[in-house]
This record gives sequence, C-alpha cells and structure tokens, in this order.
Amino acid sequence: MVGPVNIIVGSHVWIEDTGEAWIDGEVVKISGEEVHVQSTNGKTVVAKIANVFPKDTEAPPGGVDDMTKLSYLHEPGVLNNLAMRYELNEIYTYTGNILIAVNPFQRLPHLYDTHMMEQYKGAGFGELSPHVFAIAEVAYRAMINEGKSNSILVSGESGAGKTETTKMLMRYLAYLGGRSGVEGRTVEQQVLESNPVLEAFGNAKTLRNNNSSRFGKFVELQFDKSGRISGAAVRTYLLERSRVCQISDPERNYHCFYMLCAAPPEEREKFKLGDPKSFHYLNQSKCYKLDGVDDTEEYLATRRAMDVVGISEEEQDAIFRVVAAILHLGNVEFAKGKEIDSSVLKDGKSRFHLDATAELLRCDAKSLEDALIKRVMVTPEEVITRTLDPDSATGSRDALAKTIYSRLFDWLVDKINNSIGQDPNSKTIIGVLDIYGFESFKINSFEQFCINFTNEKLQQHFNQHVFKMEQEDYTKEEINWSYIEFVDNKDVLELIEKKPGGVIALLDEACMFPKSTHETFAQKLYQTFKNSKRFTKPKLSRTSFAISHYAGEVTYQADLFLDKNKDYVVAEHQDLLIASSDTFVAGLFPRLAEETSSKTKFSSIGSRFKLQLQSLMETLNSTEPHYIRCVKPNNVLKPAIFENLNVIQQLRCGVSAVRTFYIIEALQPRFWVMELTSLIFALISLRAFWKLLESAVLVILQNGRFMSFSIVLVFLLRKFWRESKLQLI
Ligand SMILES: Nc1ncnc2c1ncn2[C@@H]1O[C@H](COP(=O)(O)OP(=O)(O)OP(=O)(O)O)[C@@H](O)[C@H]1O
Repeated sequence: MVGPVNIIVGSHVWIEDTGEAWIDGEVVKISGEEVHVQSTNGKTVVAKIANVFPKDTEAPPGGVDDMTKLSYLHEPGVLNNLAMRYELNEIYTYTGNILIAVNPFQRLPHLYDTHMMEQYKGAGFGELSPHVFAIAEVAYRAMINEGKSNSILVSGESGAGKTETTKMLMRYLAYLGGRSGVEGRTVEQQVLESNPVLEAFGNAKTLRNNNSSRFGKFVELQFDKSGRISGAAVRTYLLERSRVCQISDPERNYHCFYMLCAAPPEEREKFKLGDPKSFHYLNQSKCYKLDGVDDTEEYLATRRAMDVVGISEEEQDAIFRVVAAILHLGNVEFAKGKEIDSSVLKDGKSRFHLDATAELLRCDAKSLEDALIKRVMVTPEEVITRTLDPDSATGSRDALAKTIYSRLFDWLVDKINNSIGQDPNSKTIIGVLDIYGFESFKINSFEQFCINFTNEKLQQHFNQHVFKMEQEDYTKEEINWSYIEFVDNKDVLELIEKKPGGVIALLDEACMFPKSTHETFAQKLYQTFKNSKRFTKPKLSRTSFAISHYAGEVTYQADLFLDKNKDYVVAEHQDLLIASSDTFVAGLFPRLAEETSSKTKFSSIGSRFKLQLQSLMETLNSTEPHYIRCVKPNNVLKPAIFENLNVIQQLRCGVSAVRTFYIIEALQPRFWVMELTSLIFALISLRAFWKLLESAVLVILQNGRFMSFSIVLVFLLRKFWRESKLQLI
C-alpha cells in the first residue's frame, strides 16, 4: 500500500498495530522517513512515513454507507468504517457495486420483513441503505430491462453468513417474481423449502459454524418473459463425505442423524434407533445437541419441507430408513478371523447392527457381511476371493457408509430439481452462488485444495469481469492505466488444472498407477514444478507442498490426496445394493453404461470437480455478475464483537475485496481528487453531461503530467455514469 505524501506534525493518522490491526493517533514528530505518533491508546509509536495513513477527523460518527464516499480510501479507513457501522447494527456497506455484509450473529427481523421488501422494490441502487435486497433488485431489474441473465456471487469464510444471505436473496427474488395468491405448491415455494431439506442432509455443526453447509451450491432461478419465476435448478458441489464416518469433538455429524434419533417414538422403533450416544458415527464427539435447536421439531419441519418440495411420504420413509441403516452400519465392528488377514463380526452387538442394516437396506445379511470382509478378484485365469483384516474391513464399512450417504444426497438434489421442474423456454436466469471461501488451516488436505481451486476460479472470473473489462475499455480509448494492473492468477490455475501436467492431472495419474504412494506423488510434484514461482517444497518435508494462491500461501499435506481423489464404488458394494429388494435403495446404485462396458473408465473426484467448475464458470460468464462479500466479525459467533485483525484478514483474502483494495490503493495518494470529484458529482446528474465531461476530462488531462489524475477521474466518472445509467433504466 502506498503511503500518503502530506503527513505533517499534528496530522491525525492510522498506524499499524499487532493487536488491533490499526490504531489512530497524532503525529508529534517527523524525522526523515520516520514519524513519531502519539496513539489514542496512550502509546508512542515510531513508524515509517510510508506506513502511516491519514485519518479523516471529520468522518461522520456512524460511518458512510459506501466506501467510495470515504475521504481517504485505505485499509484502516475501510476497517474503521465497517466497525463503526457494525456497532450501530448497520451490517451492510457498499464498496461501489459490491455489498459487504458483516454477520450480526443475532436476528434482525426488521431488516428482512415484508415492509422492507416493499421499500426496496423498484428503488434505484444507492437510493436506500445498503442491503441484500438492493443487490437482488439490481439483478432483477437488469434482467427485465436488458433481457440478460444475472448472477449473484456470495463469498466469505465459514460462518460469515453466506447461506443466510443466499436465503434472503431467494426470498426477495421469490417476492419479486412469485405468483402471489396462487394456490398449491408454487415454484418459488418449492425453491425456498428446498433449503431446509438440503440443510438437514448437507449441514452440520463445525467449530466455525453451528449450521455449516458442507457443500457448495448454485441455485438457478429461471424466469419467463413477464419476469415470473418459471423453473429452478440447484447444482451442488463436493459434499464433505468424510463427516459421515469421522467427526471430532465438539463438531457434529450431518443434522439428519440427530433429527432421526429425536423422531417420534414410533419412527425410532421402526428404525431400531435410540440415543445418539449409542452410535459410533455420532459418539466420536460429545456434542449431540445444539443450543436453541429442538431436533424433534427439526425432524418434523424437514418432513414438512419435503412435502412441499414434492418428496412423497413413501420416499421420505425410504430416505430416513437409509439414514438409520448408516447409523447401524457404523456400529458393526470386526475382530481377527482364524485365517491370516481375515476378519469376523466382533460380537453379538455387531451381529445385531449388521442384521438391522441389512433389514433396513432390504438386502441379504450374509451378502452384506461378505461385501464388508471379502474382496473378489477376477483374473484372466481364475476368480480369487481375498479376505480383509479387521482394519481393512472397517475401512470397507466406512467406504460403504460414505457412498450410500453421498448417493442419498445426490438423489435428494435430483429429486428437488425434477420436482420443481425446469422451464425449457426460459431465456433468462438469476443464479445465486453460495460457495465455500478461501481456506488455510494448520493442516490442509484435498478438500482445502479443491476449495481454494474454486476460489482461484472465482477470482479469475472477478478479474475478467471487472478489471479486464475496464482495461479493455481503457485500452480502446488509449488511456494509460498501467498502475491499476493487477496480479493475474492464470499461472496458479495452470499449475492446478493444466492437462497434462497440472496437479489434478498428476494426481489422477498417481491414482491410476497401482504402485503410487503419496510420497511418489509428492516427488512427482516437486520435480514437475521445481521452477514454478507459485509452487514450493517446504524444507524437511517429503509429502507436503505449498501453493502461492492469490490470497496467500497454503501448505497442503499430500498424505490422503490419493485416497480422497479416487471416485469409485467397491464392486461388492455396488452388487450388494443393486440387488436390494427395495427400489429406492437399488435406485441409488444404477449400473452406469461405462461400468457394463469392457473398458472401465477411471473417474476421479478432482477431475469431476474440475469439469463441474468449468461448467459453473461457463454459466457465470454468460451472466452479469454481482458480488456480496460476507464477513465474520468474530470467532465466538456472538453479536456486537468486531475483531479488527479477524476482519482485515478476511478482506485481504476475499475474492473481490482484494481487488477492491487494489482500486483503493491506486486512489489512495490522490484522495483530494476524490473530494473534488465528489463535489462535481453532487452538482451534476445528467447522463449526457457525464459522457461530455468524461471526454472533456480526457482531452484536458490526457498528457504526461496529469495522467494519473485523469485515470482516477475517468474511472470514477465511468462508475458514476454507469450507475446513473442504471437509475435511468
Ligand atoms: N443476516 C443474518 N442475520 C442474523 N444472523 C445471521 C445472519 N447471517 C448469518 N447469521 C448467523 O450466522 C450463522 C452462520 O451463517 P451461515 O450459515 O449463513 O454462514 P456460511 O457463510 O454459510 O457458513 P458455511 O460456509 O460454514 O456454511 C447463522 O446460522 C446465523 O446464526
């Protein structure tokens, strides 16, 4: 960030602070490149002049609703503005066209009631306070007026409020495009009620969020010519499968398991269920209940939502029967068998749970037992049956549980889509993307790799749509804009997805080669990317690798990459379930055409995800995007706590926000130009005049000396011209 040039003794400034990110104070001395600052918290700090930023002493005490209205556009100014607004429960702030939403961690019903929706309906952007409804309104109006599809990209870290924001967007779009007074299940009702269904099966309590979505989601609302919702489709991405079998304290498994254990007694009896503490897949963590959540009520609410979405009672019974079967399956334990590397059921309890699983899945108990402890290998000469040791049998059990659960989740998504129905005649859509934000933990595995790959893609999309568009315009108009150049992330994306030779391709190769281990995979990466600026091999490690992402460097542990990337169903499991006498269960395991052909195609989670992302990007590229950046103000998930360091970290890492700061950086030393332009904008509001003024400024200022001022002015003029254009529409 470039420091300001006009700091003098007596200036009020912001200086960096390890505890608070930024603190304010007054300059008491300047010696050479150093400034001495008396901070408001009583410390005297010496800092480099380049790292000190002017503070606007006349800023309104409640902050400004758009960051571009700040006199000084810099990081401490932005942070302070968000903090001031948050204190007043003003959780929304614009940065130009981008909405920043700070999670209030408390219900603010007045913000989202029907009265509020009525207010935003038809209101021009910026006319009312910043709001999710305003973003949905802009998207909807743009769609109606320009006949173009729009999308709203909601990003942020876990617990920042993406899902809640998405729900508000959907509610508002359903309000605008819904059929009020229509009897029966409308498309919009079904879309809204699909949320609780997906949440019951795809959300769980994690350390960072009590209701964390463990999958990504893109909801596409289709509209007819008159702007009514005529169809919808939900696309989901990468459900976290490992959670079905493995949880750590104080997290929980997927909500549906606890709901079913709290179902009315007759249901529990039917499924032979009891206390969640008695199930291995649930009792690895001591957390069973969520504060303020009644699982019995949630069970009934989920069933009601399923009714609305169009899932029949029979199907609902089958769904919960499968959920119960997974719980019983998790309690099947193994002991060493008589032969080497073989196993048997551990005890009578395991036998009971195995029988219960078989009964619920409507398959043969002996076949289930064999599918868990034996493997059949077909060679050209003979058919060999191999037994599994207890550890491998446990692995086989967990693999079966994960496969069944993920197939069940996919079934639900398909059912929702079929039931809501698609409108083949719809020409325009509004898509809402609620997808995991950038992640960097102490230990990062394949999941983080995929999540960060997604964020790189979204970052590229943002670059292309916002900056490249601007750049193209400037280039066309022969304006030098070199100092707003941004770091392109094409090279990281190549490193990840290039075919052949990218990380995903190398991982697939490793998975197909039987002798590969995570070590040989890591060695291959080291060798391939030894000259890449974006790749490093951490010293002393033989299996980890680091990628320099747009939001920072992340070190990945390659140890489980191979296992997690393999996307196949054990043949014995497939054969077992396809033979189920229950059509629902058998239907979860259809035999694919390629499986029946002689050449079995290798399929990997990474490659499939890459294709899904490609298709998502194609959809997004055909729409006019809008951005909402959700921010989590604290890690204790409580209202009224705004932790500066936490927030700044998110703003620096976030898709879009990072780029916003680029503009801010570019503008920062020239803040007085902002004031001048604000004055001009306040005086002028005619569209034609904008264009004229823009050309005039270009002609007058487009010479070497004033180039930087001209670019700032033109940038702002364009922005405001576009906005005034929007309002005229
Ligand atoms: N606008 C809001 N009003 C009130 N509470 C909110 C709002 N946004 C978020 N919250 C609270 O924060 C919690 C976390 O929000 P949410 O589940 O939307 O986060 P997320 O970003 O989708 O997280 P994840 O990526 O883990 O799914 C919610 O359960 C809710 O309690």
